[in-house]
Amino acid sequence: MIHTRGLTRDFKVKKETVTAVRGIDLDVEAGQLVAFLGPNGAGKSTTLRMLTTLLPPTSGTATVAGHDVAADPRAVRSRIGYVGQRNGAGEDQLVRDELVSQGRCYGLRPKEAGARADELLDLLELTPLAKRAPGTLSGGQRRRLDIALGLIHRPDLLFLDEPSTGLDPKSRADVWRHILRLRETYGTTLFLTTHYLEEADTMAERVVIIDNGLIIADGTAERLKNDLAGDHITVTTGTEREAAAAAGIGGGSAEGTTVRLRVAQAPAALPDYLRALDAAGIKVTTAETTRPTLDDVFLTLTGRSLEVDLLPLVNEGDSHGRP
Ligand SMILES: Nc1ncnc2c1ncn2[C@@H]1O[C@H](COP(=O)(O)OP(=O)(O)OP(=O)(O)O)[C@@H](O)[C@H]1O
Repeated sequence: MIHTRGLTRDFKVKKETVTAVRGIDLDVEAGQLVAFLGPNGAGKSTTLRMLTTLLPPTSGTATVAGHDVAADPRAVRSRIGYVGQRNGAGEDQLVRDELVSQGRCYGLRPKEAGARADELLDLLELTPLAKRAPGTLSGGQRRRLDIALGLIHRPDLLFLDEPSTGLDPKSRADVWRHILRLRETYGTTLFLTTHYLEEADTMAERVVIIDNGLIIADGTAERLKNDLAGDHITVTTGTEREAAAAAGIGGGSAEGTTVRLRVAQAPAALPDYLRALDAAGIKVTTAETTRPTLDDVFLTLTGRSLEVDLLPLVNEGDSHGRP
C-alpha cells in the first residue's frame, strides 16, 4: 500500500540545506495499522506530506495506493484519506451536510453522498448529532467527524496526524475504539502519528520510529522492546557496597544502593538472582521487575528520551511555528 525507496526531502533555508527526510525505504502492506513515531523535528510531518502528495520529494520514489506520488498525485489523492491535526469541518454547515458536501467534492452523486454520509454517521456513532453545527461538538466528537470526512470517498488508506492529541483520556479511548472499528469494518490501511507512546504500543501492530530523518526502528512493539530494550530487574540493598557486589553478580549497574540489570525474562530470572544474592550474603530490601516501554527502545537507540521530546505542541503550532 505504501512503498518508498530513498525518499528524501530537502528544504533550502537561506543558504543552508536542511535535509528533513534522508532516504527512507518503507513498505506497508494492505490492512496494516502503523504508528509512526519520532521526536519533534524528526521528519514525521514531512514524510506524511510527501506520502499524501502535499509536498514533492527532492529525490527517491513513493508509491501510495498503487500510484506514484510524483507522477500521478491525483490518482493517489483519490485513493487516500487524510485526517490532519486541525479540524476538517467548517462552521457553515450541519454535521451531515458537511459530510454530503465532502462526498460531492469527491464526485459522489447526491444520493450516493447522502447514503455514504449516513453509513459513516452510523459507524462513528454520530447519527444523533447529524443536525448539529460542528462548532457545538465536543473535542472527541469533532475528531470522529474529521475521521468520517476522511473516509467519505472510501479510501484504501487513511493517514491520521495525531488523531488523539488534545483529547481527554476518555475521548482518546473513544477515538481509538472507532479507529479500530473502521479497520475491522472496511479493512482500511491506517498510517498514523501519535505523541502517546502507550497508544502506539497497545493499538498499532507495527511501530516505525524516525529520528533525524532516518528510520531507526521498525517492527511490532513487542519485538522492538524485546530486541532493543529488554526486561529489567531492579533491587535495592542495605549498603552501597552490597549494591556494587550485587551488580557484579548479575552483570548490572549500581547507583547508590540501587542495582539495575537487563535480562531476557525478568519474572523468570528474578528468583534465581535473589537466591544468588542470598548465597553471597547480600541483604535485599526491595526487588521489582519492569517490562520495557517504547521510550526505553528509543533511549537504547539514541541515548535520549522520546517522551520528553514528544510533548504535544498543542496550541503552539508545530515545530516550525505554523499555527
Ligand atoms: N518548510 C520548511 N522549511 C524549512 N525547514 C523545514 C520545513 N519543514 C520542515 N523543516 C525541517 O525539517 C525537519 C523535520 O521537520 P518535520 O516537521 O517533518 O518534523 P516532525 O517529526 O513532524 O516534527 P513535529 O513532531 O514537531 O511536528 C525539521 O528540522 C524542520 O525544522
